[in-house]
Amino acid sequence: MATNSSNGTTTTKPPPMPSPLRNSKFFQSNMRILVTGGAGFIGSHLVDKLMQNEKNEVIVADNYFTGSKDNLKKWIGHPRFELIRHDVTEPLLVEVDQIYHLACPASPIFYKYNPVKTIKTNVIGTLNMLGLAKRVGARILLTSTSEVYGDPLVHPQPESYWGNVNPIGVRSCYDEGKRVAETLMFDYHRQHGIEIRIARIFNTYGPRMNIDDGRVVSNFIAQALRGEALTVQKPGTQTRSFCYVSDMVEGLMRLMEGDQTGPINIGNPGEFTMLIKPDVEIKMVENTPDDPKQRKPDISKAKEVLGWEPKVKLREGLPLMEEDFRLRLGLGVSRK
Ligand SMILES: NC(=O)c1ccc[n+]([C@@H]2O[C@H](COP(=O)([O-])OP(=O)(O)OC[C@H]3O[C@@H](n4cnc5c(N)ncnc54)[C@H](O)[C@@H]3O)[C@@H](O)[C@H]2O)c1
Ligand SMILES: O=c1ccn([C@@H]2O[C@H](COP(=O)(O)OP(=O)(O)O[C@H]3OC[C@@H](O)[C@H](O)[C@H]3O)[C@@H](O)[C@H]2O)c(=O)[nH]1
Repeated sequence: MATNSSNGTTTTKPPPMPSPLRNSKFFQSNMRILVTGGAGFIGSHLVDKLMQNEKNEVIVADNYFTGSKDNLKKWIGHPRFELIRHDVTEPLLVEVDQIYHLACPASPIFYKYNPVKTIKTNVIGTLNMLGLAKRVGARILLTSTSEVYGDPLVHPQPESYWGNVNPIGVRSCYDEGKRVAETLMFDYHRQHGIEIRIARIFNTYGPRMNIDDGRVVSNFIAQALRGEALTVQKPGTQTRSFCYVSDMVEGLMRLMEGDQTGPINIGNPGEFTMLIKPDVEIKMVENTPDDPKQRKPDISKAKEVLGWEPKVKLREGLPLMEEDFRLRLGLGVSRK
């Protein structure tokens, strides 16, 4: 109560205003989003897109095995962004509404480097993120892979295909690891009611891939720019379907925001062999065991339930990636 001294009447004084900072905290209903593996290739593009929405607060957890702080440098210090050095094989305690769970090396040379760690990342890492989702009631999206189809006997691959995977091969740490991760997602969904989303990602390419990542698109571009022969792994007639990263990010976000658990294939159905342009020097090299002979997504489900299909053709996406590689290799921009 306060007394008005001029006329002696008593008035009620309003409570003090909260500081402007607190005020904004009270009135903003932000979406808190965790991106594991957010310092990697796809993850950092996803973070860029999520950060465009001013209602989003983004937390990245990454152990920097194949990712880099460099991919996120424009967000470091931003008030809606946090970067944590964290290995998902250890539990993580944060309060979030959504989890995009990408953490896992994706290039065969990296996932085969320490296969036991790759399995731990897929199994224990996914268990930890599901435990977190359960505790805080978050929706969780897993980036699974077309590798769950193994060396497919059905072509193109629909989500209903159970795959043809070698359980004891050198790729199994990744392929079977992701299959167990999918199983865990569905068991947490059925047993604990967790809201899950599973994307089966097909080969994705674009700027920011590690220059020496070892995957075919990054290898071929780096080799061409360095004037080296392109290493085609035998027989070269094996096929893949390549999706540009902006299309991939759009597909992942639609899946997260939609009401379907998946699994849903997200990829570009354009199918290519490794035997490219005959005017470029090619070196045929030995292949690695269990390399899938053919791969192409059936994206009918993504079209139907997400209203999604890729927009960027390989011939449009490759030059964008080439520009990025040129800059990072210190070659300057092309005059094309
Ligand atoms: N790019 C593709 O073609 C493709 C295809 C299918 C599936 N995927 C999946 O998409 C996700 C991202 O792939 P990408 O191409 O961006 O690969 P990437 O290797 O560039 O990114 C993976 C990120 O995860 C981090 N990471 C790895 N192990 C971790 C751990 N134990 N704890 C915390 N962080 C860890 C890495 O440091 C890196 O930043 C992966 O789950 C991958 O399996 C990718
Ligand atoms: O220099 C190279 C590299 C690769 N290749 C061939 O290119 C094809 C694609 O190989 P990549 O290493 O790019 O990727 P893969 O398709 O084998 O695996 C990828 O699939 C989907 C994701 O889960 C992962 O990103 C990764 O496992 C393979 O047939 C491989 O033999 C070459 O011919 N030359």
